[in-house]
Amino acid sequence: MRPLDQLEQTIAERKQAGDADSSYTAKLLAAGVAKIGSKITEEAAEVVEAADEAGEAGRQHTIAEAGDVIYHLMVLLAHREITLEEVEAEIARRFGMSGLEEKASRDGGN
Ligand SMILES: N=c1c2ncn([C@@H]3O[C@H](COP(=O)(O)OP(=O)(O)OP(=O)(O)O)[C@@H](O)[C@H]3O)c2ncn1[C@@H]1O[C@H](COP(=O)(O)O)[C@@H](O)[C@H]1O
Repeated sequence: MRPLDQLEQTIAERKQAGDADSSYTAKLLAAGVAKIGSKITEEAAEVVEAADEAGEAGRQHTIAEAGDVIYHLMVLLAHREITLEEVEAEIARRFGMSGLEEKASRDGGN
């Protein structure tokens, strides 16, 4: 199983039967969108900061912070009952379309 699929499964288990006293994931899920969202914002700022750090240490720090962002985003998706498969389908749908083209199709390119 891919690590992301395994993580999705663990988060789903915590959602079903997690105890907020012993599971960080269960605690976040119980806290809701605002709390999960603020963690995503915080971790996103940290990954950007890390990406500006020089050398291999900065690279490793960026990897660690990226893991935090992805984990918290996956908790948010689980909270909204959105599967990784659905997000992957959306990503696949965009293959072959440039980001600029996609933007133009949405808002006239503004
Ligand atoms: N991948 C992760 C993961 N990544 C980051 N984190 C947690 O995210 C938190 C982010 O760091 P912070 O310093 O901001 O956390 P904090 O200050 O304690 O958080 P707040 O009080 O600010 O909410 C830390 O507590 C990390 O341990 C994660 N917690 C859990 N997982 C996965 O989820 C599984 C289940 O975890 P539990 O739900 O805790 O059993 C684990 O085995 C992992 O596989």
